[in-house]
Amino acid sequence: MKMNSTTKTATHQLPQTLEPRNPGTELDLDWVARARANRSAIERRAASLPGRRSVKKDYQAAWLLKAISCIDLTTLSGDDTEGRVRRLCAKARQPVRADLLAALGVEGLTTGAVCVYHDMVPCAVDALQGSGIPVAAVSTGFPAGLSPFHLRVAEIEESVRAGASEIDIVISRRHVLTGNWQALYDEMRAFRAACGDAHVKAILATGELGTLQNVARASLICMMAGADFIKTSTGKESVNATLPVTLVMVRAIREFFDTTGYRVGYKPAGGISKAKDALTYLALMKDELGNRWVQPDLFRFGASSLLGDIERQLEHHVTGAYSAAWRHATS
Ligand SMILES: O=C[C@H](O)COP(=O)(O)O
Repeated sequence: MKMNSTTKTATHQLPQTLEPRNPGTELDLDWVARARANRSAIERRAASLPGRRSVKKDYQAAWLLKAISCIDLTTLSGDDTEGRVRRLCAKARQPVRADLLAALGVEGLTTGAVCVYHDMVPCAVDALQGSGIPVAAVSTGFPAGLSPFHLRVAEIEESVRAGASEIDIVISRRHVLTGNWQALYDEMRAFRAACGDAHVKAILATGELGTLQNVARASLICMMAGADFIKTSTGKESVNATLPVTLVMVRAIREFFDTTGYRVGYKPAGGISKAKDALTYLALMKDELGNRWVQPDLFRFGASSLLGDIERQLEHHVTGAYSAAWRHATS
């Protein structure tokens, strides 16, 4: 089945000019104190999202292809090897089987990035050479973020030197839990400075922040301190990306844009493994922030197994049959 030309254009018309980078602002504690989150309203809205929107057929395929272009294809395991990272990078270059892409009339599709631990950065950089796919490194004592501060800063610098162009830092949850906003701002400022030209994603580890109000405040502080992206989770907390947390974070992004004119990106991460969930997140982004925020420079999924399910759904779209999930292993 061929995808019509309108659908193809919608999928691949990415903006040519990237956003000016968020330089951050002074720490504005009055703004932070005003940040609120109405839990019951947010939960009601979040609960209505999965059932509400349902794109079908070619449109669904187009959104699934867009979702692929927004994936930070991730492996973050203690048993990662060069072989696994190289297989992951090959998948990032060719995320969907060539015959399926040909049937869909799509060329040049890649994932948004490959995301690995520092030790695997050189291998990923080498495997992705010439592809234009950035390497993202998790950093600053990921996932807990409790190693000595100077080592966390040095880790960022080393990953940048090794070729990572995106750095996913973890914030100190204790600064949020104790309301030490100045410390959180200073830490994030230092991390941003250590990144240099590499873009920095601030992982809030929302499952450990206690309240949605804390999530709103931590989101604002990280953006004030110059985060390019705010990201929900490491994937290692007991609760990772959720729709209520997403609503709080994207509304903070909207407020920051309305106030400063800078667009900050959003990355839900951890536990997003189904194509249907990816469609729900994309619809939410489009509803809350508009089309500009469903492009890979402003939206990423942090996911290790989502791509396999999306490829499976695309195979069904093209052939009318489902294959076994194991045929779509990511690495
Ligand atoms: O940032 C990415 C996450 O660690 C991936 O989590 P996942 O393995 O649940 O998809």
